[in-house]
Amino acid sequence: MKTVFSYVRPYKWPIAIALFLMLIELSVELVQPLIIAKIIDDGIMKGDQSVIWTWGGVMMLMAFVAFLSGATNSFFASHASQSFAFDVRSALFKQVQQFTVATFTKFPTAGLITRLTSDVTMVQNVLFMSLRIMLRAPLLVLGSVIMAFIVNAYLAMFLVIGAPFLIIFLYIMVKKGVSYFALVQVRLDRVNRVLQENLQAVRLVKAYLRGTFESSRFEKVSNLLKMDTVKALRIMEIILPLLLLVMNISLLAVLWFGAREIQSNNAQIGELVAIVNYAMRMTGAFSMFAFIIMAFARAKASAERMEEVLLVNEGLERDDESGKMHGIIKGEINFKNVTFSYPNTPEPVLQNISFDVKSGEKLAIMGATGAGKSTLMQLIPRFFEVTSGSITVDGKDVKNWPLDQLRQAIGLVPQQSLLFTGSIYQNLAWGKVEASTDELQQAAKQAQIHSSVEQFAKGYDTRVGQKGVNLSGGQKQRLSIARALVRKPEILLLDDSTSALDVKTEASLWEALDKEEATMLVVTQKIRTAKGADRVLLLDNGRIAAYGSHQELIETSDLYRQIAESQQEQEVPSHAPDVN
Ligand SMILES: Nc1ncnc2c1ncn2[C@@H]1O[C@H](COP(=O)(O)OP(=O)(O)OP(=O)(O)O)[C@@H](O)[C@H]1O
Repeated sequence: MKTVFSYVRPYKWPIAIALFLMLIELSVELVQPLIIAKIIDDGIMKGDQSVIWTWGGVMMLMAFVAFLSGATNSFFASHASQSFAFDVRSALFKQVQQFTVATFTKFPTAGLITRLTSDVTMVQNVLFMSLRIMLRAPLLVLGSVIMAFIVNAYLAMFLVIGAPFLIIFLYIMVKKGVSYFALVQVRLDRVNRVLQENLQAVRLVKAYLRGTFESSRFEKVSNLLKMDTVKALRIMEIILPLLLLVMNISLLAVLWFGAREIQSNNAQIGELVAIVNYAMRMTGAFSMFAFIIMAFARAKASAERMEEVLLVNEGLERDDESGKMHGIIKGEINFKNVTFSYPNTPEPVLQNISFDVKSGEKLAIMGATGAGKSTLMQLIPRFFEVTSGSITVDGKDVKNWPLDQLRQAIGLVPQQSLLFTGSIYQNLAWGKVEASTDELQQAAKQAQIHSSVEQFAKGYDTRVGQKGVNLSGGQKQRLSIARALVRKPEILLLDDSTSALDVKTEASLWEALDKEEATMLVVTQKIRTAKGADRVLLLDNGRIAAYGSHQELIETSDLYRQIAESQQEQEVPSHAPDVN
């Protein structure tokens, strides 16, 4: 909680002003019964009109001051709470940006979204309400007791007789409330996750006619959220009437003993009215307690969830050399006895992998699905650290290159083409913000997408929908390649990025890419692509099955030869009509 509350500190002055104004409002509220008592005892009972007019005027004036204080308090309270929420949300976002890829597996996406939205809003609301009304309720109870003792100590005693019960009830409410509401937020995470998965796979859901199944899946998690929220609220619903019961018994005692005191001339009617007034205000404040405690319990649970993210320390990308440059990266890559296991998975996915790729060379990586090809690629930009062995770029361990410089030198085209909402221009410039129009178009030409883009009505200004929904698979792949090429990377990592291209386009693409000076690592299933590489690395179940030029592997590797032969049979005869 300390970390989250440190974000409140910059707003200590607006908070102090808001609290001060709230105290003015509270003082007015506490003094009012005293004035009413005075009007009754010295004005009405004695028939003195001037007392009624004078103190009535004072009451009006005080009400006006309370109104002004309340309005100004709202201004400062919303400034402080909104600014706090903005700061903490930004801090959470920055922290998440620094997560290693491995840390993301510990914090599922839907959970992170809830933490950055619903959880932050929850704490923000409680901060606002605390400055507006929440702190007023306990202070009103305390102030009423003190004022009641000033008016008539004997009668006031009956107001505090139930205090031990009240404290016990409140304690139970807080304790149970926090744990129940923590569970409610977890349920909300689940609802978000199911919703997110469903929306992302909307076409699949329709194609597989899984709408009913998905609806029932959503209903199930939504129902769990409902049941746990009801459970959390129930504790409040039981305790609130108990609180009010204790207060009403106290009130009855005050009326009973008050009447006797008036009869025996030990108290005046105005005093009794004042104490009853304080008792009523206390009851009102207590009835707000359920709501306040519920909100606090919820905010505490939310603050703890935000704190979990803010306190991640081990799972952050560490780069002591951040912002520095260590010479120029030429792009020579060397794997030496690299073994790698994913976090939480003991079995290694890659074992004893060694190979060299000289600067400007092209290495084709082949192997069955799940052989570890994508994993191998991801180790170069350090999405994960090797378990043992080493990876060097230009002879220097990747761990020793400044992370920014290393990644700046890499153009990564992942297996799944991910595009962002925005124009085609914006998507290409994502690879290099300062790229000129010429550079962007040059990259698009190399990636064989320029002419397709030109055919769109709005050309490069065509808007790409979320994740590129309005583009074909092949268009997305080529745009992803262009985005990487814009960077003019020294190392180009292509993870099966041409699978959706037709033979002719793919051939033109490779022809254009071969003119690039970049070192290329190309995951491919196609012998045709491997043939054009300087060397081929054939993976089998995380181990190297064969390594050498295409010709060498044809001669030495049975597995490679089998793949080549199987693909030869499927090759399109050269006289076949051009499908394009
Ligand atoms: N984040 C992860 N956590 C744990 N295991 C993983 C993770 N990602 C992949 N794996 C496992 O690592 C192995 C290699 O996966 P990888 O994606 O590298 O294979 P691949 O050769 O690229 O396969 P494909 O050709 O199907 O893309 C698989 O057995 C996979 O289940």
